[in-house]
Amino acid sequence: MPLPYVLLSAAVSLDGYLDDTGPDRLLLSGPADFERVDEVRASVDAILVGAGTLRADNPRLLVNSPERRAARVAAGLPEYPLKVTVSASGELDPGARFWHTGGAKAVYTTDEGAARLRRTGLTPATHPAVDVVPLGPELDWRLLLAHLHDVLGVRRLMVEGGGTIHTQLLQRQLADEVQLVLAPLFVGDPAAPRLFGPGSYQGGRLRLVETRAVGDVVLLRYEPTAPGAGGRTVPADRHWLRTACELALRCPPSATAFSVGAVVVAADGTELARGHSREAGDPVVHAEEAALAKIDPADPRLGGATVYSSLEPCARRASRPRPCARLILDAGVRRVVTAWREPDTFVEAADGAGLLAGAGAEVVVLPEYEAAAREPNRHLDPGLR
Ligand SMILES: NC(=O)C1=CN([C@@H]2O[C@H](COP(=O)(O)OP(=O)(O)OC[C@H]3O[C@@H](n4cnc5c(N)ncnc54)[C@H](OP(=O)(O)O)[C@@H]3O)[C@@H](O)[C@H]2O)C=CC1
Ligand SMILES: Nc1c(N[C@@H]2O[C@H](COP(=O)(O)O)[C@@H](O)[C@H]2O)[nH]c(=O)[nH]c1=O
Repeated sequence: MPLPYVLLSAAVSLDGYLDDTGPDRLLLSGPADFERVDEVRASVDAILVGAGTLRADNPRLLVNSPERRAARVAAGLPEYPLKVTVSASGELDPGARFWHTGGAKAVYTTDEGAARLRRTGLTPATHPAVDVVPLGPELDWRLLLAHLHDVLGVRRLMVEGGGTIHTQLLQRQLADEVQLVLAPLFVGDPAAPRLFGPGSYQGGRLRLVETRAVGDVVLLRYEPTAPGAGGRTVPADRHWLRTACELALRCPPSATAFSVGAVVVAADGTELARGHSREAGDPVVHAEEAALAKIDPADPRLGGATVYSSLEPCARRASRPRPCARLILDAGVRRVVTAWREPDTFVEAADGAGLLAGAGAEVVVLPEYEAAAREPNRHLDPGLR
């Protein structure tokens, strides 16, 4: 199920608050950062905020720069990104600025919420640019994101809070990226809203992808790292599979073997090892084999780990007694994500995925990375070109 790229954006005080408890919105960003936010808004297909933020801030959520809006139009995009809000209750003011500025809007709600919105005067006649989308008795984030992607054509989504929404998207592993701005001021009021609430997050550390001073604030960009579970894929799975495909480019070329990259990642997002074909002067070593050899077989994290391999792990091989699918199973790993099913180039009908699945492991194939996995192997077989 393809989902939009989800970018969470927020500014917090040095003591970790999103706002104070006063009636007006607390400006944590400075002028330069609001400019940056405007630039990010101009780069996305849709901007989403929760109903709490609509009620507290009465935001417009526009692209403010006329030049950026003109560039969008010149690129064939709507002048303004779609504005999206989420409300279970449907308790939204039909007079709010959100509805009456910018371009198209959508509100995701429950059946009850949709009925309430109609009762309170938010109807197609009064709000023609607003798409009210009821998602049943309660709201499911995956369904909401799939609807945004498939029906409303959203490929890049900026989420501008508040804390309840950010917390849910991060805890459900639906965020591709967190853009966090740290502002040099204090709120000091425990009744003020915080960015991330209690609950279950990924166990390990997120990946820092950028830090940037923007006036007197600092922008921190992080990506989640923890793999999905079973057949459910998350943004971190795509990152790790991309990494495996990049590792494949490092393989010494061979006319008689594939170039493959592999990474082993624990459930909390910690990288346990990586490897590539023929690494360290071993002319026959496979990527998964090289990576697994670097991990203590007694490492308790192996049972919950995922192996990412640019090519499906091998099922049969002449150069070693155990094929990689067997090595993976023997290591206790029960989840494999791969980009490319093995073609018949060297082994007829090799079915490493079948071997793994037959032994109870989950095998996920992400064909959107197949071209990257094939790239270092183009010389091998006319069928691969
Ligand atoms: N500093 C910053 O960068 C930002 C600060 N803020 C601040 O954050 C505060 C608002 O945050 P918060 O109160 O957490 O509100 P949110 O904006 O996160 O909205 C929460 C509301 O969204 C709806 N909602 C959330 N999850 C679901 C779900 N799973 N199903 C259905 N509806 C859902 C509910 O609406 P309903 O109650 O209608 O059912 C809920 O009350 C404000 O003070 C604002 O100023 C906000 C954005 C950015
Ligand atoms: N206070 C705050 C943010 N708040 C976000 O900006 C929204 C209002 O945008 P607008 O309609 O353009 O005025 C508001 O509802 C909330 O989502 N964002 C930031 O980057 N930094 C900040 O300090």
